[in-house]
Amino acid sequence: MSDQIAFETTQSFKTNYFSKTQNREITSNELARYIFQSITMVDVVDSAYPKHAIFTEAENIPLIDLSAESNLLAEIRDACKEWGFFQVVNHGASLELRRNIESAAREFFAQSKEEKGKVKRDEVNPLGYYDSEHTKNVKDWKELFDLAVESPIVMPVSHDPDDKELMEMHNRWPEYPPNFREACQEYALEVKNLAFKLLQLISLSLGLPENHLDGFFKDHASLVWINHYPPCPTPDVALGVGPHKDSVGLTILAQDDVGGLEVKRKAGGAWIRVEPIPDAYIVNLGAIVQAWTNDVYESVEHRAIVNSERERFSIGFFFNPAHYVNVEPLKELIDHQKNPAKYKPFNWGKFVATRRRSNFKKLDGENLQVSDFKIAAE
Ligand SMILES: O=C(O)CCC(=O)C(=O)O
Ligand SMILES: [Fe+2]
Repeated sequence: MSDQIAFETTQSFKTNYFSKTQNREITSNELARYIFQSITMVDVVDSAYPKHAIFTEAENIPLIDLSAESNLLAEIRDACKEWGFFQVVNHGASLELRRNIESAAREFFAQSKEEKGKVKRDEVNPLGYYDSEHTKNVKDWKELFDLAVESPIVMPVSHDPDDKELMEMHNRWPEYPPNFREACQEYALEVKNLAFKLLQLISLSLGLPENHLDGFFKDHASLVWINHYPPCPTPDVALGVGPHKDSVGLTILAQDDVGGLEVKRKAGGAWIRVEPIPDAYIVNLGAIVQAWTNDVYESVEHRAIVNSERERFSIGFFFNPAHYVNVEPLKELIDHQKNPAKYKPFNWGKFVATRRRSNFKKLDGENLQVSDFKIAAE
């Protein structure tokens, strides 16, 4: 089979596979068949994709049916332990609101740079349109628009621990398309509910009470990032987003059918492509969960590749606590004798303020990581 035919076959397989389920929930049987067929799929190599793209995997990140009643917590625990990443279906979040933000995003990004530049972020106004994001000092092949789920959010002005000054971050809205603001706000609130549901499942999966972690998110500083990756003429030498770990509690990502997200396999370190599954969400654990669980659940490195043919969109919901939250291993999960804390407490607001500096300045070294708070092993 030629590469192109293989590629098209894969695409039409996925489209056909889920087209009949559009107005109802996917059954467990359909899911099982999908997983089976997607892991046995033929090799697909398409020249529009860079050489570092990974198309065929014997493994995929786990796919979890949130409506399943049996075994759900065990599935979540295994996925968090082994991958730090999973996809969820039958998640209960409105598909209509997802369509609304997806189409508003397409209309927004289709405008001229000049138009989009009217809501450009800068150091004083760190929310809005941005087209020169850096991951670890390397420019990403993408443009984005971000917004606070509950605007304004409060963050430290500087990374300096002695500087107590705070700032408010306010959303800014483009004039076009006219429904952009409403589409973004409604979507953000919908995914916030899913974020709390996932947080509670994660809490239960750790043997903690359902609401144990909710309090950290009382004045949550969550953000929605709408990412647009234009086709890239040189996909071999560019990345949409370079390898990184998210500094959040949880990330809940909607990717379109183009695909490009890759996850670093915990066992072995290979880059694994995350298959686009219509209307699923990709969930990954951030630095905070890693520190809370004392490394039982780790935050995993991931990146987004680009291709020369098709633009790609993704929408990330970053579930963040309030700036004042101090993160440290949860006392219920450590034991001073047998399993002592591996992390010193750190303030989340200062942690992200330090990381944010690299958006505006080229830093000399690596960005701050949660591992910088590790207590040296004796
Ligand atoms: O677009 C993607 O698939 C990933 C984006 C991402 O990792 C991020 O924005 O943190
Ligand atoms: Fe990320």
